[in-house]
Amino acid sequence: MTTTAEPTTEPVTTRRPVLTVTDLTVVYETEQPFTAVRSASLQLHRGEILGLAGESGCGKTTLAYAVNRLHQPPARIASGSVVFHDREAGDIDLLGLKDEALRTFRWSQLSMVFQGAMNSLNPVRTIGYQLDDTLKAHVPPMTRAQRKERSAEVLTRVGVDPVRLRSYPHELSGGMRQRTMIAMAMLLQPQIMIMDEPTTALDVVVQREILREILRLRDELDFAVLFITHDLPLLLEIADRIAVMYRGEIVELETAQRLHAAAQHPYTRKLLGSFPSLTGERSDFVRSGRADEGFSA
Ligand SMILES: Nc1ncnc2c1ncn2[C@@H]1O[C@H](COP(=O)(O)OP(=O)(O)OP(=O)(O)O)[C@@H](O)[C@H]1O
Repeated sequence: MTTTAEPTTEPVTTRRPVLTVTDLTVVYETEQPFTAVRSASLQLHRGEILGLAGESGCGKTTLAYAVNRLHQPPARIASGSVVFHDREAGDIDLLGLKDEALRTFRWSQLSMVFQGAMNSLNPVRTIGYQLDDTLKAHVPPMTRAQRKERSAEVLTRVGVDPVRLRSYPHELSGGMRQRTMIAMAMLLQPQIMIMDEPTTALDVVVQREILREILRLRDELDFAVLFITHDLPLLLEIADRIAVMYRGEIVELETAQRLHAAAQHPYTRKLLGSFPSLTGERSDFVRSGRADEGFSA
């Protein structure tokens, strides 16, 4: 996959960090307590797409929810720290944020596109109403005209015609609904977006289009993305670095290029081996995108 944006030659890990997760452990306090995330550490840099890969049930979603403090009982953060390095306000301890501060932080600084998010639009409200409502709640000083302009702008950015502001969710295709959710997540210009299998439910062509859009927007707006998926070939194409999770632990964290060329952990090698397109002659194909170009750590 190629992108229209100019590739950057600066290694992502030399950029300033925007999020640091250190030794995060999350336990489900069920009858038999279960440690779903064990001592996970990672750092996300400005403008970076960090992939989080691993088989179903390895703890990816639990980790993402805990970072955003969206986890619910029986999940409990047993130990560790999550620090957001705000562009203006400096370091913020996310695990220490109280309710109001946490609400403000979510969406405006860190937004999330959930698995199957396209089904979470309100069916009885227009797209325009839902975008407007979010702006009203988070940016009260904005006028109605400014909100409308901003809503039209984000839709345009994700490739949806702003006439769709007047549409109801059922009038849009699955791809358009998913783009709308990405627009919603971008609405307040967050510094971080967490995307949990954002395109898995879509057909391959639409998936590609949306991914290309995400790369282009990242290059243009410089937000960082934590991109969660079990689809390793896809991450090799779009991610700068990839963290591989296995049974709750991050067992490897490398640039996409190095991971593909010389995976260290046996599980990563097994994962790579389970995608025939990564091991045969066609393997050049998957490394032909931006992620291939000049960002050795
Ligand atoms: N509410 C819960 N109570 C107990 N255990 C849970 C709960 N939710 C998840 N788990 C367990 O935690 C582990 C990690 O689940 P999680 O959903 O984070 O994995 P995942 O890697 O995101 O999987 P998938 O790719 O299928 O979404 C799994 O073993 C799961 O069974």
